[in-house]
Amino acid sequence: MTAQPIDGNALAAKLRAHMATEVAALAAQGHTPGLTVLLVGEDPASQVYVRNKVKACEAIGMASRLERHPADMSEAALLARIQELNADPSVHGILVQLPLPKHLNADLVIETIAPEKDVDGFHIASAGALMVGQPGFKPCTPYGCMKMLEDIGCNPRGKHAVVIGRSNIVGKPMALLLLQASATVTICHSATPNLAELARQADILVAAVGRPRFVTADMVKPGAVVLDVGINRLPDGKLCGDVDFDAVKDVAGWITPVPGGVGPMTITMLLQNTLEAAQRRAST
Ligand SMILES: Nc1nc2c(c(=O)[nH]1)N[C@@H](CN(C=O)c1ccc(C(=O)N[C@@H](CCC(=O)O)C(=O)O)cc1)CN2
Ligand SMILES: [Mg+2]
Repeated sequence: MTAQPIDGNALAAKLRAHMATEVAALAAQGHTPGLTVLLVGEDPASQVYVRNKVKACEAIGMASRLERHPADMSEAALLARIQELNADPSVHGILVQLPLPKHLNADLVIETIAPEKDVDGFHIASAGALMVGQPGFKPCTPYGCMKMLEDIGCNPRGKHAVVIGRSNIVGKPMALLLLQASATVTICHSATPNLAELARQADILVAAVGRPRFVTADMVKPGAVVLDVGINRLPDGKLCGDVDFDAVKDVAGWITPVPGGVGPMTITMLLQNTLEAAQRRAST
């Protein structure tokens, strides 16, 4: 079998074109959606990601602002800035790029963002809403994965989904979204003794481990949908995912490449959340 690739760039372009029409409609009513991105420090990858976020906003007509702060910014100053943005009605979404410098408490920083502006979906209120199935912002990467499943016509209902990884921003919310869509969900992690055996049972396999080419062909059920969330930089500078793409593509039914798979969907769902934040405010 040769898997069909799931093209994240193409799906992202389709969704963004649709969002642009909704942004224009809101703007016409005087509610142009606005995102503020806070970057603390000079992490090279983060600089690329925040620039891409701002450009993506502008491309669909949203207002966006990138605030760069020095790596030694105090926690008190960052929290005070977030509180100002919470009170600013022109700002619908606030995003603090991660990772933060070590002296800053990322949990405290995220909890300071007003939940109605938490377009990353990382606030404890957003996590709680997802847990109990109430409306709230979904973390962008798992939300993007769900959109990819929908786009290829894969309904998780009744399927066995295996998520490898248990981070708060990908693994856990991914498992909850799949559960909400009526999949039977298994979460595997570094202490799972029979990880390969469980992975082989997956109709939907999500790799979010942060280890290059961790998922090998023998860990994949023939015909499975394989979503690769990993973004690993190799010593030669090339990017690779958590899945051994060249080998797994001969076993899987569908597979996301890296780059060009889940990554572009992360930023797309950030736009979607920002649009939703503005729509909610416009209707109150
Ligand atoms: N506040 C946040 N911080 C971080 C998040 C996040 O969602 N919110 N996620 C990651 C980084 N990230 C967005 O911030 C991100 C990473 C990668 C991509 C992407 O599109 N990758 C491309 C390849 C890009 C390249 O060539 O380097 C791809 O996969 O095709 C989008 C977003 C951590 N921090
Ligand atoms: Mg820290």
